[in-house]
Amino acid sequence: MQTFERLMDYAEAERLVLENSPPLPEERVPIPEALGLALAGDVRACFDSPPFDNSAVDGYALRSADAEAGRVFRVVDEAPAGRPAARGVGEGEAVKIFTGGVIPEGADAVVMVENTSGWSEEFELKKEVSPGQNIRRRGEDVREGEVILRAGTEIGPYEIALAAAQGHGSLPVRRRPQVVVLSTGSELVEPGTRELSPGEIYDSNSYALVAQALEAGARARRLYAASDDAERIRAAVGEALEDADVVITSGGVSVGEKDLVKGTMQDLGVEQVFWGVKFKPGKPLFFGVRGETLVFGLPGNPVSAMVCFELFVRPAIFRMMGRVDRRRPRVRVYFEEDVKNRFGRMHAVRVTLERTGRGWLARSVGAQGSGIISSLTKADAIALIGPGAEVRAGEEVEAVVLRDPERRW
Ligand SMILES: Nc1nc2c(c(=O)[nH]1)N[C@H]1C(S)=C(S)[C@@H](COP(=O)(O)OP(=O)(O)OC[C@H]3O[C@@H](n4cnc5c(N)ncnc54)[C@H](O)[C@@H]3O)O[C@H]1N2
Ligand code: MOO
Repeated sequence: MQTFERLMDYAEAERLVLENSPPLPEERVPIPEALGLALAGDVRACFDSPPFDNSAVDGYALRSADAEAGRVFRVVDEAPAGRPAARGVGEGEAVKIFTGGVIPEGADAVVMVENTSGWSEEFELKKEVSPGQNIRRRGEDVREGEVILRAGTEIGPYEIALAAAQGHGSLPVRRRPQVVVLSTGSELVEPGTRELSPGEIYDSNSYALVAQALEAGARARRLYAASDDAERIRAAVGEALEDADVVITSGGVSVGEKDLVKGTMQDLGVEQVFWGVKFKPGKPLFFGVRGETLVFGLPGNPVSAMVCFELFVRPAIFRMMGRVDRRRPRVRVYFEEDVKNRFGRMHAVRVTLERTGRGWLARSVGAQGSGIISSLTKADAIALIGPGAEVRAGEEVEAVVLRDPERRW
């Protein structure tokens, strides 16, 4: 009988996963496709932005020195956005200008049209104007040569805007890892296909894991559910290994007679990095590598599979994508009462979070069993309670935030 030789500490297991997850090769993609990817290199500004002094309002560009209230100005030209005026302004002169228009030679301020007698060939100033008023300066956003986006940053809409403003049509990124998910278990039935017979359950893990991988930014596909049969599992894992950067299996990784996954992986040349972690839920977690491919054998219990994804697989995906942030956001949380972890393993407790005067208050969502899928639909976060720890009421522990705690329905 196979059994765990040694359970690995949670932190060591996480470190080993990260160590074995090298960033994927660099490539350039058109900016719209860069959304959600991480920058593979720093991006510098090629020029000052904005590239020229321009007007922040619709009105008249003029010399502030002339601009006492009541004075009448003569309009000598106009400067809509995209078409600079052909001439500058002298004393008592103005150029009609629109938002984004180039500030003409000689002008050092813009008066909003509302502060004049209106649009015409001559206008009276209603309010005095100070130097620099309503002018957006060249380079006030970014300066030529400055690093505007750092390698490893996740590219979102704002990063795309800054890159586009600098004329970049494409960006250097690391590609999304291809994840292949496979569940094992003779009891599994595909949801939506038929009613359950006695002893059967629907396969939820492979769907959950594909969704988690997609949410983490990977490309992901579900293979199928393989029954607990050595040949079937070998064929399925073999197929998964063909084109994946990350293979994820669920089930069959503990110490039962039908737990065939670990042996099969080893037969297929997957080198074990660890098997067994001091972590609950997820003690039998298997992690191995074959060449460049990472292989995670997640436990079959649905909560164990999903929580292990959050804490071990997601960091690997982020690292392969070259992201600087390797994890979900973490916050310090406290409980209202003493919490004792009776287990010799780090306990990942599903909690709701509430913001109070003293920080984030965590409350258990209720039953914490490894099969209680609804514990995750109710949870805002996963609080991490160390092996054997006795956490006093009010004492803080770390929690992994799963969703905005202030969303409520
Ligand atoms: N003697 C021992 N038994 C167990 C140990 C142990 O140390 N000694 N560890 C327990 C722990 S902890 C876990 S976690 C589970 C993990 O076992 P497996 O990875 O081998 O998972 P299975 O036995 O195949 O399945 C467990 C459970 O999950 C259900 N399941 C499986 N696949 C799916 C799926 N795709 N969708 C939904 N549900 C699934 C399955 O029906 C079982 O109920 O082992 C403990 N046992
Ligand atoms: O660790 Mo198992 O994952 O308790 O359920």
